Amino acid sequence: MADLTKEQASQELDKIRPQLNSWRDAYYTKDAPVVEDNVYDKLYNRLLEIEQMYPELVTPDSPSQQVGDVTLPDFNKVTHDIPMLSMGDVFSEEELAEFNDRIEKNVGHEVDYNVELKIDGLSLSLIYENGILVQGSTRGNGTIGENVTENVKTIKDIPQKLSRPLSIEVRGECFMSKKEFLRLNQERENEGQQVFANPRNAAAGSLRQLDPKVTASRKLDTFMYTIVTFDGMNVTTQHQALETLQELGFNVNPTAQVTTGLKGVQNFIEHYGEVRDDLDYGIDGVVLKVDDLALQQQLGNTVKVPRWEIAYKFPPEQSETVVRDITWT
Ligand SMILES: NC(=O)c1c(N)nc(OC2CCCC2)nc1O[C@@H]1CCC[C@@H]1O
Repeated sequence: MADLTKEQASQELDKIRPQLNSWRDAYYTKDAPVVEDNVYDKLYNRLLEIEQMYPELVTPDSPSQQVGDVTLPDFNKVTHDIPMLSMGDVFSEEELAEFNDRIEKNVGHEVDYNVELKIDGLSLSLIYENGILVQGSTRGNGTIGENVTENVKTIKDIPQKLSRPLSIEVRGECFMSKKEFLRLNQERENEGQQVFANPRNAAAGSLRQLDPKVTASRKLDTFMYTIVTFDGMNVTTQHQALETLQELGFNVNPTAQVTTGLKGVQNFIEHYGEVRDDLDYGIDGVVLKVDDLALQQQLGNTVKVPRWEIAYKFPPEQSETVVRDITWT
């Protein structure tokens, strides 16, 4: 990055911060984005870059100091004992290679990755006690989320009772299929209501409903991808975790693959980049996770994201309702 004086950096941050915060509020609080994710991501990465150069310029209201969506005042709040982290984004093969190099340097050898589609929905935590669903919640800011238990009970692919009396927490993505999105928007248009900008906002607006009957009237789906607490289960890799989630009755995306190092990752990215529009659910990238769970623990997390996984982001799908690109002067 061209060397920026502290004064120039401060001036640029004074412009970027409010812009990102207003975009974020529109995205999280009103479930109505005004810019494409990649526009937000690009500016957010610029902010991180400058804050890395001048840490003394980081302010409490900087978007880098908040994680995830704002919790609406009228939901009961829940605390995530284990924070629901976000993940770092990369946008090129080179950056993927840099991520892989960092991992290999850290552990001293090549690692297996579990490669998953990055579902474009909203994160969901489910807690079961003795096999019974007792709590569903959104990610919120990563530590405090919204209690959406009654709404979650209306989602058909979420088991209310597990096949075994386990006390576990699992996490995944709640999404709305493109088919349901079109049906719902047609219904809303017929009723003269505002339509949703995209399936992710429709899912968020449907899950974060105060009236469970409204949620029940929308067809929401899930793909679960993390077992947070194992209750004695002998699972040692992310891939096994997905298989276990499936055995327990959860809906799991069937495309995940284990690769050795980056071999095969590019093919996976290219393939799903090509078939993306034909999928009935939105994806905005591919997630690489170190497959070995012990290695994940060894690598640990930064304040906001795990060191053991990365999201490779696709360019946005065509959509006419939001700003596609902005040249930041
Ligand atoms: N959207 C996804 O499909 C997805 C995924 N397949 N796997 C993960 O792994 C978690 C584990 C620890 C931190 C991220 N996260 C995902 O989505 C994240 C959750 C929060 C922000 C992203 O949407």
